[in-house]
Amino acid sequence: MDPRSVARFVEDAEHQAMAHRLYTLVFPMDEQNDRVLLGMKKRGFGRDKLNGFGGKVEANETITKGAERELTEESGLVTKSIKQCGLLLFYFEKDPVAMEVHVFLVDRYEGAAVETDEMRPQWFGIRDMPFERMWADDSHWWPYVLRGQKFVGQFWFKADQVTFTQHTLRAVDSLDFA
Ligand SMILES: COc1nc(N)nc2c1ncn2[C@H]1C[C@H](O)[C@@H](COP(=O)(O)OP(=O)(O)OP(=O)(O)O)O1
Repeated sequence: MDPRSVARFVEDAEHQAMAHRLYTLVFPMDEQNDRVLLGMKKRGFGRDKLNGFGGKVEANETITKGAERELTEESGLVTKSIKQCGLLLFYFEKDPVAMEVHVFLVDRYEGAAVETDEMRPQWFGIRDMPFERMWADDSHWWPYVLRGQKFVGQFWFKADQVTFTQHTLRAVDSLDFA
């Protein structure tokens, strides 16, 4: 089986029939102070929302390398230690392509966060997240991060890209993508 395939985590036929586009989403953690770095997205998809750092995985790179590259491009931080904590699948009404988002935590990095063309970074307490300024799915899976559990979630968003009508979410033992 293709090591990038998510079929072992998501078995429904509707999902299997869809094309996917691969994305990363990276959360730098300050474990000593119980803080996480978010960025206010300044342009493009998710503009004006706070989120982790990430974007499309390029054809010539692994998912993890894509996550490291996006973090540096969008925040200036250089990863020293990165671990995948989640897999999120987003389906948007009337869109035939599913968004497959690989979620990572970075607990060691070099450099200081800087504002870039795409993101304005800001630290938040991990138990005091600004969910009202984030994507609607985030408050559902963030508790898995707090518990140190890996997770797989599916969210079916309306065409408004704001609200979702149904979701699934579960803990998994491992997420072993390249
Ligand atoms: C639908 O719900 C979402 N929730 C969360 N938490 N994050 C999401 C959601 N949908 C998308 N995302 C994340 C996934 C990626 O990290 C970004 C989107 O990536 P983007 O479109 O900015 O990709 P880039 O390659 O950076 O784009 P450019 O072509 O503009 O460079 O949002």
